[in-house]
Amino acid sequence: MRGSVGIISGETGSFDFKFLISDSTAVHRGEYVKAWHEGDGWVLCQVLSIKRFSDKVSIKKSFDEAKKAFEELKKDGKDRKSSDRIVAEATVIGSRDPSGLLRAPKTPFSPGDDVFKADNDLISSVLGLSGNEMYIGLLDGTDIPVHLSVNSLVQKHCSILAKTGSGKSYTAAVLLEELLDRKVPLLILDPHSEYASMKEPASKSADFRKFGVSPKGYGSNVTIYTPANKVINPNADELFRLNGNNLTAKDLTSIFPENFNSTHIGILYESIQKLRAEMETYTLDDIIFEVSNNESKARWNVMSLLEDIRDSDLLSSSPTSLEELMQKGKAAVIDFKGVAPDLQSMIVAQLCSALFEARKMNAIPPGMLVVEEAHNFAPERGFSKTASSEVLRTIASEGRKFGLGMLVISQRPARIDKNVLSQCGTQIIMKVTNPNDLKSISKGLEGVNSFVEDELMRLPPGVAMLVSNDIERPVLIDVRVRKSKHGGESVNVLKSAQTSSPAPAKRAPGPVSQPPASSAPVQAEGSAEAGSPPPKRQPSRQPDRQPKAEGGGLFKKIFGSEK
Ligand SMILES: Nc1ncnc2c1ncn2[C@@H]1O[C@H](COP(=O)(O)OP(=O)(O)OP(=O)(O)O)[C@@H](O)[C@H]1O
Repeated sequence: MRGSVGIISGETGSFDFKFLISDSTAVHRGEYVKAWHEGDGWVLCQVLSIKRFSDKVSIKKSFDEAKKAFEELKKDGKDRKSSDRIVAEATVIGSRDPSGLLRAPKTPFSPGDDVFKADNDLISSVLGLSGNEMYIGLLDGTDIPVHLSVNSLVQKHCSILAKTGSGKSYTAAVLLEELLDRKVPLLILDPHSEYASMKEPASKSADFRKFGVSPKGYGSNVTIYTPANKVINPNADELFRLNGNNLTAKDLTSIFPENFNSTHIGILYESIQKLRAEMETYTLDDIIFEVSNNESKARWNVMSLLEDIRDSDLLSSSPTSLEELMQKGKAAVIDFKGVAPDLQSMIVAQLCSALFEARKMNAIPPGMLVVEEAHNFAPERGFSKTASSEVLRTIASEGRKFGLGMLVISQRPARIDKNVLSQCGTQIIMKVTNPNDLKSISKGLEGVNSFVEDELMRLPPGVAMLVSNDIERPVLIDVRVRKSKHGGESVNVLKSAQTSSPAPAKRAPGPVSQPPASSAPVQAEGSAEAGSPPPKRQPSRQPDRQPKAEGGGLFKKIFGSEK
């Protein structure tokens, strides 16, 4: 029949069948085809594998026999290949019934019936690729656009998993552009300074025509915050600061738990109790003063630790507010450049706890938290322990009730907390080759078989497997080109080695700006409730400045260099 690519052959079922094809280029692995079913009409199917057999040049023959058979075919002027059998294996996806539900046939397909290439409308409607808002790319090998739903992506979380250099942050930025275009507030935890480039439009390329998008910069929508300072991170727009007022002993010791022993905690506790009895609002300087009055010799160590925390400038009486960070149509990027891993984790713990609490109280709008390098912030038990694990687990399991979504990005799926990963309703998986990572991905995905694992090992950059509640089956997508500039380019080592070194950058004097004070500061855990900040005031007492036990050690630990 015209347009037929093959004939259903041999034993058939209602879930799969094989079909013979005459031309090996007629269909390819992964392609969508359709077959007529007497009960269900046109049914969408997908080619799982294609195999080619030759009875004349068979592996059951010896090398000499096979060679002879081949030579004879050539002598007779016959094309050796014309006698080959090419057999494709198809899996049945189904068809939409009049009420829009996906149905799978209940009786086998008929041997001898033709198989055709599936048309775009059938593929799109059966798989459920259209009808949603977020345009993320084209179904691989076709020009069919793939859309995801904002609600389902944000409420039910999303993960992007792939080995390094496979396009995770590129794909994440595509999702973030779509969310920003729809005014969803974004809070991005960015350990490698990859998202600042979203401010600028991408340079024009042929891909823009292919995907039907145009370059766009998000300059006025993206703000870069640094927990360090503007000398360490000159690209930052604002300083990120945690609330330093009315801190409890628990708040302070949670910053670096391993540095405070029980004697230190006792001194802190006693000093803070005294302050609370006397003052409505106290600062870190007040605590240091009170500790200096303690009679224990251990006070010098406690003071030194507290002075290091104070000197890091991370705690402030004018903290960064959550309302400032979570605004409709805006992305706040916490750029961790120059911040040591321990401190990153502590900041994520404090910030995300405050974020979750504020969202529960409806003090900020619903939005998305983006966690890059998630294996470092929410590691699987047994790999490592971090301050941020618990709150990220809580957001993963309870965030959807409060409209706080998580986009989890990692190159080591096997090392992320399974409680976090298993909550992601949308999974975007790019090339993965590590056997442990492959195993952990396929364990967490429904309906994923060894075919999918093989596929994941061979994906080219920019192609992703998408598993989503919105889409009936895992599909391969060609992720659309970014509208904004990509910031995760690899360093060209050879080029860099062969060009002359730039002059060292001049040091800027101190922090350049202070973040504005506002009504919902990011509170250190356990301190006053988010949404009602303590009034700002100058420290009432100045502690005696004693020589530090190890001058500036913690500051170096935090930021890796002097201010
Ligand atoms: N959809 C795409 N279209 C075009 N190019 C892409 C696409 N995805 C990725 N790339 C290219 O692949 C390169 C690597 O992508 P990306 O930086 O996102 O990888 P990554 O997985 O985040 O890497 P890392 O783990 O090192 O951060 C990019 O420089 C980009 O040019």
